[in-house]
Amino acid sequence: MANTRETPPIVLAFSASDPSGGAGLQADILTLSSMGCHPLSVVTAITVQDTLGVEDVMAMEAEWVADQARCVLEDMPVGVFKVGLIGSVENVAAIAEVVADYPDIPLILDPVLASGRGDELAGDDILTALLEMLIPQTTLLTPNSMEARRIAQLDDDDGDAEPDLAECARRIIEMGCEFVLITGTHENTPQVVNTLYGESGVLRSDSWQRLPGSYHGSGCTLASAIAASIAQGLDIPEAVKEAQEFTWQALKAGFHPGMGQYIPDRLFWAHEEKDATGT
Ligand SMILES: Nc1ncnc2c1ncn2[C@@H]1O[C@H](COP(=O)(O)OP(=O)(O)O)[C@@H](O)[C@H]1O
Ligand SMILES: Cc1ncc(COP(=O)(O)O)c(N)n1
Repeated sequence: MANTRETPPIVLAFSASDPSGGAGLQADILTLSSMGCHPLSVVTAITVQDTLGVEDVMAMEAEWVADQARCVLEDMPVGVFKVGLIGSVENVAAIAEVVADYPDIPLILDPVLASGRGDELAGDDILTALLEMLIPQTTLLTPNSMEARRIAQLDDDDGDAEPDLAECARRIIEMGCEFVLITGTHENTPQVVNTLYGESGVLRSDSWQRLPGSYHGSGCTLASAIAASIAQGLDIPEAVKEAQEFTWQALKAGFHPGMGQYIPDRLFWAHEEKDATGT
């Protein structure tokens, strides 16, 4: 008898491999699968990293990035694009050209500029390319507060006052993306406050209990969880809420397999069910 299972929503992730299994394409595959989507993975780069930090990045040739994407796009109906670490200016151009041919597919862009430890993952050349070619095609950008200041070019203000994140969001939206979710993990606040902005200003702001420790791949998990929620039919504010909840639960269930950061457990619900039933 033929298998009649309905095809799950499909998300195409452009991201780089992380051999530690915590971030990048491994985080995307785990998150998207855990949230009921089928992940397509277009490899943009290979990294040498562990839970302590990133040692090296080798970008894939841009033609290979475009070919991987076009091949699967011609075969399967993609619901959402998610972009993480890109690796080179040429790869930004290749991705921008591919997604321009699919203007109806929402694009979630996680601007991976630095690792949790602060290793630079995108230089100013890649940032400029993002601003020119990809941010204008982005539905939702998910910077942390440091990335937001760098993208908005408000990080080197010589005034005393901390640049206002709302002003960063306003500038980023002026650059052409529709929505910005700025995460507040790196702010000196008792709770983590994440704020979603649209053209009209703040659309929602959510506070989360600050968990102890630092988590490898938390940003990748959040962006993929948003992509999955949109692919499942939620609108942007609802998808952002659902994805933050998923990410917080995954972080709370995180484990410490090595010498550095914790790794989120993106299959926390399956492990909870297993614990509850004792199977
Ligand atoms: N220590 C923490 N406690 C609670 N939530 C956290 C913590 N670290 C990260 N998060 C959550 O994980 C998500 C992604 O975090 P973020 O800091 O943006 O990641 P990155 O800096 O890796 O891009 C956000 O929703 C944020 O609220
Ligand atoms: C391949 C790859 N992609 C992304 C990140 C950022 O991870 P985080 O979500 O912790 O900022 C990373 N360290 N490695």
